[in-house]
Order: sequence, then structure tokens, then C-alpha cells
Amino acid sequence: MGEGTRPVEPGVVRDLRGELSYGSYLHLDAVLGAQAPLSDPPHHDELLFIVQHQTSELWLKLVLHELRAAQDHLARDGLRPALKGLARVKHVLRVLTDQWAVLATLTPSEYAGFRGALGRSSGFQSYQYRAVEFVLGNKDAAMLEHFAHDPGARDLLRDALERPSLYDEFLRLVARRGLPVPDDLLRRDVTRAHVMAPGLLPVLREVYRDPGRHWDLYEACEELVDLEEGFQLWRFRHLKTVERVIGSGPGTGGSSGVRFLRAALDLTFFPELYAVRAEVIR
Ligand code: HEM
Ligand SMILES: N[C@@H](CC(=O)c1ccccc1NC=O)C(=O)O
Repeated sequence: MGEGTRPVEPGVVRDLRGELSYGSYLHLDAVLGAQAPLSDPPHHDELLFIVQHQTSELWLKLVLHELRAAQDHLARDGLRPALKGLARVKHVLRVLTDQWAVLATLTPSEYAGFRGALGRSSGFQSYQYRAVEFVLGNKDAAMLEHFAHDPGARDLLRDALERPSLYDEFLRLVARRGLPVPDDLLRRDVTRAHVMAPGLLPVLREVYRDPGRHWDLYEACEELVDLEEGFQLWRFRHLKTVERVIGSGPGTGGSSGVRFLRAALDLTFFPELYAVRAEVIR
């Protein structure tokens, strides 16, 4: 067993004056200078709250980046690279979900010490989260109203609203492969939320009946189910964390709080992918 310090390596670079360094490449001045607790006097636990949100937003940035790339790949029949990107998104969603354990250490007593400083700000105003919902197909034009204070965010969301969702792109690809995806689904108004389309079930039944014949589509369907499940688990842990921190009271954003968040657990992005399972098992 070694002990003490590691031996000095003469080649290790120590003087980076005038050169790119770790901190300058990562803009750590900006990143680590961006935590500004508002409680006065500063409450010890507000930093946890800020770091948890900022790290979530950074991961959401990557999720959006990867989902957009996957949409573009699908539009160009690049199913393989799209699946590669979605696999990465799944891991990020797991990190985001596991991260709730850190914030769950925030007790109601601690949160009460700085919640007042948050005013009417809330997760409703997370435009990246909303954009991810839109890309996954849960479109809702009314959500743009939350961004009157931030035209940049509103424009980004309008773009996500008007673009075909990931699922739209997938179904278009499936149709180009020659499977009979209903025409009205291919020409649907993509600014609206996708609603269950029973006409898609025969197509999915065919894929699940003979996976060997449609292997990459079959894999893609399962990848989408993974994605949906990962997203739902994030929503569930948000709900459980909110439940233990603020209980049944209203949210700072004006909603009923836990009751409102619970309703989101019934939303599904890819209803046909769940519906087809009962038919395959039958
Ligand atoms: C103690 C911590 C938290 C509490 C008590 C809390 C509470 C709430 C509540 C009550 C809502 C409903 C809107 C409202 O009326 O305010 C909400 C929405 C939301 N929160 Fe949180 N939240 C917490 C942490 C987080 C974190 C860490 C994130 C990560 C980004 C987050 C993201 C969101 C999002 C995206 C929504 C909108 C959900 C939707 O529209 O379905 N929240 N939160
Ligand atoms: N809606 C939360 C406040 C909240 O969580 C929040 C406030 C400001 C920035 C982000 C937040 N997180 C998610 O909703 C509450 O009702 O306590």
C-alpha cells in the first residue's frame, strides 16, 4: 500500500499564464459566480436550492441539444444516430432523477427560511423544461404566456411548438419505410399535443409481432418507451420532493401545488406504444 503524496511528475504543466486553462475554457468565473442567494441575511440552505436548479438546467440544455439532433437525424432517415443520441438522453434523465435525493434533504423548516425571497418565480418559468415537453410532444401554446417577461425564451418555445415533435419525425420515418401510418397523423397540426391515434396500432402491432423484420424500428419504439419512463420518473420524484418539502399547499407559481403536479403523471407522450403492449401480450 502506498502512502503520503504522489511522486512529482516533472512534465506536469503548472504555469498557464497567457494560455487556455481549465477555468478559462469552462468559463468558471461566470458559472461559479452565478449563485446569488436572495435571502437576507443569507440562509445557509439557499445555495443547495440554487445549485440543484442550475445543474438541472445545464442537464436540460444537453437534453434539448441531443433531442434536437435526434429529430434532425430522424428527418433524414438516420435512425441509428438518432438512437445513439436518445441513449445519452436516457442517462441524463436518470442523473436528473437521482439528483432529487440531494434536494430531498431540504426540510420544510429550512425551506421556510428563504422561500419568501422567491416571490412568484417557479418552475413554470423553466423554458428549457417546457421545450423538452414540447419536443416530446406535449405541446401547449398557452404555456407561451408564462414568458411575456422573456422574449428570447418565448421565441425558443414557439420554435419548439411549431416544429414536428420527436414522435412526429419518427412516425414520418416509419411511413417512409412503407408501413401504413395513417395519413391524418402524418399531416396533423404539429402545434397541438399528440392524441391517441388508434389507426397507428396495426403498424405497431406489426413491428412487435415480428421484431426480427423491423429490428431498428422495434428498438426505436423501446427507446421511446424508455425515454417516456425516464421523464415520468423525474416528474414523480419532483412530486414526492415537493410533497415532503411544502406538503399540500399552493405553489409560488399560483398552482394548487402537489395536486397540480400529480395530474401530470397521467400524461403520456407515446400512448400507442403503451396501448400496443396489451395486444401483443394477449
Ligand atoms: C423544494 C423544491 C421545489 C419545490 C417546493 C417545487 C415546487 C413546485 C410547484 C408547487 C410547482 C407547481 C407550480 C407552482 O405553482 O409553483 C412546480 C413546478 C415545476 N417545478 Fe418545481 N419545485 C421544487 C424544485 C424544482 C426543481 C429542482 C426543478 C428543476 C428544474 C423544478 C422544476 C419545476 C418545473 C419544470 C415545474 C413545472 C411543471 C409542470 O408544468 O408540469 N422544481 N414546482
Ligand atoms: N414553486 C416552488 C418554488 C420553486 O420551487 C422555485 C422557485 C424559483 C425557482 C425555481 C423553483 N423551482 C421549481 O418550481 C414553491 O412553491 O415553493
